[in-house]
Amino acid sequence: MSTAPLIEAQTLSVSVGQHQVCTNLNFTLQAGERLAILGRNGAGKSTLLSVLAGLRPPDTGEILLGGTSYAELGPRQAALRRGWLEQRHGDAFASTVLETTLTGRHPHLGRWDWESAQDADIARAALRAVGLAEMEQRDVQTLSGGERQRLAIATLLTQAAPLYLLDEPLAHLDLNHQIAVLELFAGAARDNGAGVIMVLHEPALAWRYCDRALLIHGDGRHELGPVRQMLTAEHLSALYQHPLQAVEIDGRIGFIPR
Ligand SMILES: Nc1ncnc2c1ncn2[C@@H]1O[C@H](COP(=O)(O)OP(=O)(O)OP(=O)(O)O)[C@@H](O)[C@H]1O
Repeated sequence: MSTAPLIEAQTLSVSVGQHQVCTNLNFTLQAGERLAILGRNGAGKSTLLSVLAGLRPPDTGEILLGGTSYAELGPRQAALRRGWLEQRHGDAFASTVLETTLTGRHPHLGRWDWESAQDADIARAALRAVGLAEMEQRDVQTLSGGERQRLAIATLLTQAAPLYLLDEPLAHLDLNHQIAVLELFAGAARDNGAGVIMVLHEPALAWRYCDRALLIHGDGRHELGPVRQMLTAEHLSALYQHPLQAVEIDGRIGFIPR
C-alpha cells in the first residue's frame, strides 16, 4: 500500500491578478489529518484551494496526490482521489435531490454505465448523513440555502474520495448543522482515514475540529502549524486586523472581537 501523503504541496507560489496569495508554501497531509485555512475576505483562500484541487495552475511548485501529479492522473483519477466542495452551487436545470447526489458516483462509473442500485444506496446514505433523506425527490431549485449546501456535501460524500477539499463548508448552515457537518468530517477522518482541508471563517471551530491551521495573510505571507500554536489571540488579531480576546471554557476556546 502506498504510504505517500494524500496531498503534498511543494514550493507552491500562487497569485491571482495582481494579488500574491502565497509564496513557497510546503506541506503534506496524511490520512486522518484535518487542516483549516483561515484569512480575511479576499486573502486568496478559495484561489489556493482551487489550486490544491488541480483546477488552476500554481505560478511555481507542484501538487502531488498520493505521490502523483494532476497531469499524470487526469481528471477521472483525480476525482477518485479528491473531492472539492466549491463555494457556489449553481443549478441551471431542474433535477431531483437524489439525481444530484448520484452525480458524485460518476467518476466511479465506466463511460456507458448507469448508476447501479449500490450507487443509489451510497447516495441515500449520504443524504441521511446530512439530514436530507426525506427530500430525495425534491427539485434542487426549490431548496433553501442551507439545504442546498447540505446537498453539495452529500454529493461529495457520495464521491467518496479519500481527500476532501472544502471551501466554506459551513456557509448557510445554522449552528446545529455546522456542528453536524464538522462531526461528519471528523468521523470520516477518524474512522476512514480521510484527509480534510477546509476554509473556515470561525477560528474557534477550526481550533476544535482541525489539527493544523494555515493562516493566509493576503500579502503573500503565510503561517502553518498546529492549531494550538497558530490560533492564538495574538496571531488571529494580526490575521484579521482586529483585536480579539481568547476565552477558555471547559477546555474549549472562543475568540471574542473587542
Ligand atoms: N480572475 C480574477 N482576476 C483578478 N482578481 C481576482 C480574480 N479572481 C479573484 N480575484 C481576486 O483575488 C482575491 C482572492 O480571491 P479569493 O476568492 O481566493 O479570496 P478568499 O480569501 O477566498 O475570499 P472570501 O473569504 O471573501 O471568500 C480577491 O481580491 C479577488 O477579488
